[in-house]
Amino acid sequence: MKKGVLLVNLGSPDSPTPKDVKPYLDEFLMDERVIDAPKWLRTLLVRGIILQTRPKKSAKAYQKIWWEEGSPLIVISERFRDKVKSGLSLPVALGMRYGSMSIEKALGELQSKGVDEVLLVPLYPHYAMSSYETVVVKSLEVQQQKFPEMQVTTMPAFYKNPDYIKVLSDSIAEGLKDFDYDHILFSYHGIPERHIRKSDPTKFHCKIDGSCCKINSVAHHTCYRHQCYDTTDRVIEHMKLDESKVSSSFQSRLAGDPWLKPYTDFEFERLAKEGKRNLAVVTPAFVSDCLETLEEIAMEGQEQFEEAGGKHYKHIPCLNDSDAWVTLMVKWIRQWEADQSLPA
Ligand SMILES: C=CC1=C(C)c2cc3[nH]c(cc4nc(cc5[nH]c(cc1n2)c(C)c5CCC(=O)O)C(CCC(=O)O)=C4C)c(C)c3C=C
Ligand SMILES: [Fe+2]
Ligand SMILES: [Fe+2]
Repeated sequence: MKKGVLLVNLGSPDSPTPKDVKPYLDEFLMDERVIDAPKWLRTLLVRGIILQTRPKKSAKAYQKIWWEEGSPLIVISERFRDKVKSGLSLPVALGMRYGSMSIEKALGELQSKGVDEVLLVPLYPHYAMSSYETVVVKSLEVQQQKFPEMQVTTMPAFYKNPDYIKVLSDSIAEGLKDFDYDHILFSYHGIPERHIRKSDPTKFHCKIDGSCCKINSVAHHTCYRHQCYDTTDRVIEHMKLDESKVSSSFQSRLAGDPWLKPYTDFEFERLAKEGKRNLAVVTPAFVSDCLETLEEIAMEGQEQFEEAGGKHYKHIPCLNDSDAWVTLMVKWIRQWEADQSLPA
C-alpha cells in the first residue's frame, strides 16, 4: 500500500465579503455537530435568523485581519503543509472542513498520487464534537462514498503529548521574552456546555461542576473541558510557572444556551479590575492564527482589557508554521510511516 497524509483544518470563506461569508457560515452552522438541534430547528435558527445578519458582521471582522494572500488560517495552513511535505518523502494534502478547499479535493489529490493508506490529521489539539469529531466523521464519510479503496487511520487529539507540550511551552516562553507579565490567560475556543454532556460516554461523569474534569475518568477521552485544563496544567508544570499567575477561559460564544465558563471577555475585565496591568494571552485551542485569535483576542481583547484599566497586553501567536511545530509533525508522521504508531 502507498501511504500519504491528509491535514485538515477548519476553513475560511473565499473572501471577506458578505457574499462569500454567507455560504461558508451556512455550511459551518448547518453542521449537526456544531448546532446540534433537530434539522428543522437548525434550519430555522441558521437560515431564518443567524444568516440574516451575521454574514455582514463577520465579513467586517474578516476584513480587519485578511492578508493580501488570503485568509490567515488558510495561508498559514498552506505554509505548514508545504514545510511538513518538504521534510517527508510521502504525499501530503491539505483539506478544510468547511469552504471551497474541501476534504474531497484533498483526498482526490492523494488518490492521484497513488495513495491508498491515509493518515488523517485533524489540526486541533483537543477533542470537541464541533471541531475534531466533525473532521473525522466528514473525512470517513467522503472516503467511504468516493474513495472506498482507501484506508484511513486518524491521529488522536494531542493535547497532552509531552513533545507537543514542550513545543507549545517554548513558543509561550519566546512570546514572553520581552514582556513582563503579571498574568497569563489561556483562552480556548468555547463550546456549549451541552456538548460536554453529549460527548460523555458514561452519561454521568461530566457535571461541569468544577471537579469532574480533575477526577480520573474514561470521559476525558472526549471531554473538551478536561483536555483544555489539562493543557494549561501541563504547560504550567513544564514551564514551572507560578500557578497564581495563570488561568484558563473560553472565548467566541454565540448567543443562546450556556457555554463553557469563565468567558474570556469577562475575564479581561475581571483581571484588569483586580489590578493586573500586564496581561499575556495564549490561544492553544488553535494551531494556526485565525479570525478568533487575530481579531477577537489580539484586537478586541486588547481594547477590552485596556478599557477596564489594563496597561500592557500581548497576544502570543499560535504555533503556525514554526520550525519546532513542523519538526514535531514530521516526527509523528515518520513514526506512523515506520511502524503505524501514533502520538499519545
Ligand atoms: C477549537 C476549535 C473550534 C471549536 C471547538 C469551535 C466551535 C464552534 N465554533 C462556532 C461558531 C463559529 N466559529 C467561527 C470561527 C472559527 N472557529 C474556529 C475553531 C473552533 N470552533 C476557528 C479556527 C475559527 C476561525 C475561522 C477563520 O476563518 O479564521 C465562526 C465564524 C466567524 C464568526 O462569524 O464569528 C463561527 C460562526 C460554534 C457555534 C462552535 C461550537 C458549537
Ligand atoms: Fe468556532
Ligand atoms: Fe470533564
